[in-house]
This record gives sequence, structure tokens and C-alpha cells, in this order.
Amino acid sequence: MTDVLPWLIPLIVVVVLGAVAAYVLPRTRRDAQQPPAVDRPAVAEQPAAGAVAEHETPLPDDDAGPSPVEARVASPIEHPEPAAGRLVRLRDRLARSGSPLGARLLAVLSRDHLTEDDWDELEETLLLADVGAGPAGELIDALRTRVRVQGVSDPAAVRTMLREELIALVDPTMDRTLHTDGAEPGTPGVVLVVGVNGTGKTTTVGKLARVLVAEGKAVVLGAADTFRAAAADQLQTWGSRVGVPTVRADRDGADPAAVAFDAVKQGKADGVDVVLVDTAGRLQNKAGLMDELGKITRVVTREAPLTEVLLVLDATTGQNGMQQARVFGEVAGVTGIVLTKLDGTAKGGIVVAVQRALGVPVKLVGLGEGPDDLAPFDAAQFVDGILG
Ligand SMILES: Nc1nc2c(ncn2[C@@H]2O[C@H](COP(=O)(O)OP(=O)(O)OP(=O)(O)O)[C@@H](O)[C@H]2O)c(=O)[nH]1
Repeated sequence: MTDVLPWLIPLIVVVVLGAVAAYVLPRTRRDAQQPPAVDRPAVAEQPAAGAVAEHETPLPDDDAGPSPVEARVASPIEHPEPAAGRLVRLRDRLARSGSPLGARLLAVLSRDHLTEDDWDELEETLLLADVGAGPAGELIDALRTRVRVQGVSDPAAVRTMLREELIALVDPTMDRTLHTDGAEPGTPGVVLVVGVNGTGKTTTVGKLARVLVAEGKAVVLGAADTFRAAAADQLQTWGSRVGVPTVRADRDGADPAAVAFDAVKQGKADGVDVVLVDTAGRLQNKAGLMDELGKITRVVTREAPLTEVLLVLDATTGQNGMQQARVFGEVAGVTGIVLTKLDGTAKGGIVVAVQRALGVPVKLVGLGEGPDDLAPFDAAQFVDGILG
């Protein structure tokens, strides 16, 4: 035994050292490869002297609010297709959901001699599709007059008339341009996305970022939904797929106005084309949340003018969306409507009703949960989708 000891002890030391090295070294290397969790932007500056003093809406830096952080996530970058022409998918989606609107209208109109009951049935069909009483009555009157005056009974001709009247009702003259160009030199376009809970705001911001990237635009996302913990992660995931950074708060429940402000500030500093700001879902009867929305609008405007305020409405909620639309219109100065989940309803008439209620156009529609299921709205394509 004493003969073995002199070489056994060094051997044990070598084996132990080897085991320790095998455990520690790979961990150290792995840690060195990890990107930092977050990348803090410069501390937000005060706006220029002379900016409007507003005691009830302190500037983000005065808020003891969050210090928003910008997260850039490295992952394979996707190259989405441009959005033009996507609305044709509506026909397929509606066909799958058994769109009764177009089918029922055409079934009645193809009858030989249209009676009073037939016209009532047509009007009822339009009402069931959420067109709204006023517009439904207008369409029936216009169609009735044309059918009578022109003495048309051929189903194909009646169908053409119906198509024309529906297009007129949806109003092809409305300007549906999405305003994403900066309103002033050196400022990005700023798009604020608002609406009640679960309508699809975050999803829409993510899809819209893809549309803009497909157009070759540089985009920054602002995760001003600090109310729902997972919303910022959800948004960041959308952005990272197309190489778009997300400015977010470093803690839940932070001041959303501060995050929105920092996102726009960051976008301006980076010289991007568009900043898209997601906000928390809010009920139109919750005064505090609606005040908060007003504050976001005012604070963001100090950094750059808002170029578009999009109200996201869930098409499946039908007429309930009308009251929401009106209140948001008053508080947030809505300039365009995004109607989501149009794939999940046969009641496309809500397009007409909501445009009438707000006097602003539907600019985009959601046609599904897929990343590229957001389509620019077009009156004729929409009606063709409904009529099948
Ligand atoms: N079928 C369908 N689902 C959609 C569409 N747009 C959004 N969704 C789904 O609607 C659900 C809610 O979407 P979110 O984007 O989380 O809604 P949100 O308005 O941000 O929600 P809050 O932050 O809670 O207010 C998700 O499951 C989306 O996939 C659409 O056009 N069609």
C-alpha cells in the first residue's frame, strides 16, 4: 500500500480537477453566449422648455414611472408578403362559416315577383347582419325603386343592383389610407391602437408591424399595455419575428403613458418610419382607464403628433360594439377602425353600422389568427366577399 500512495494521490487530484473543469467550463461558455436580458435605452429627457405644463398629466420622467427598456430579440427574421389583395380571402373564410347574408339576400331576390313580404324579409336579413335600421331601410328603398322603375326581374340583373347598392352603403368614397408617414420632418408616423379587452389589439399591432415591414418600413413597437402581464411578451414575440424592437416597461402596472412616450422617443432617435403603440383593453364605462387613454394621447403628442388612432372592434360582438365605438371616438379621437374576427361572423353589416356611428372608415379587417390575416379594407372586395 505504501508503494502505491506516492502515485495514487496525484492521480486522485487530477481526476477531481478534471471533473470540476468539465462541469464549470461549459456553463461559463453558455453564460457568455446569452444576450443580456434587456438593453436599457437612454433615460427619457424632459421635453423642450416651453412644452405645455399639465399638472394632471405629469411627464413620464416625473411619474416615478417605469424606466422603459428596449428589448431586441435575435431570432430568424421572417419576410412577410405585402398586404395588397388579401381581402379576397374573406370569400373563402365566409364560405367556410356558411355566410348566410349574401346567400339569403340573393335567395329572396331571385324570386319571380317580389312581394311586400319579400321586401320585409330582405330588410330583416340586413338587420340580422347588424347593418343597422337606418342603412337597411335606405338600401331596401333604393333597391325597390330601381327594381320597379327599371322593371328588372332577371336574377343576374337584380344581383348586380344589390351589389351596387351594398357598395354604396359601405361607401367607396371614404379615405381608407393608413396614415403612417410622420406628420412633421424628423418624426415617425405614430399609430395608437385602442379598444376594449380581447378585441385583438395586440394581435393587430403585431400583424400591422408585419405589413409595414413588408412595405420596407422601419418600425418600433410600444408595449403600453402594462395592465395585462403577458401583453408585452406577446407583442415582443410578434416584433422579433420580423426584426422589430419593442419598447416595454421593466415592471407590470407601470405608467402606460411613460412607455408610449419612450417608444415614440426611441423611434424618433432611431429615425424609424413608424411607431405602433399597443394599449391595454379598457371598458368604455371605466372612467379611470379612459382618462389614462387621454393622458397617453397627450403625452405622446409632446414627442410627435399622432398620425393614426385605430379603434379595434370585434366584429362578432355586433351592435354592442356601437356604444364602445362612440365613447372611444370621443376620448381618443379615433381616425380609423380595425374590424377583427370577420372570419368568425356572418354579420358583415357591422362595417356599415360602425362607420355611420363614428363617421370614420374601416381601414383594416382581421380575417383570422394567422400572422398575415390582416387585410386593407376595400368596399367592392368586401361586398364581393359577402355575396360569395
Ligand atoms: N379568428 C380571429 N381571431 C383573432 C383575430 N384577431 C385577433 N384574434 C384573436 O383574438 C384573441 C385576443 O387577441 P389579443 O390581441 O390578445 O386581444 P387584445 O385586445 O390585445 O386583448 P387585451 O390586451 O386583453 O385587451 C386572440 O386569441 C387572437 O388570436 C381575427 O381577425 N380573427
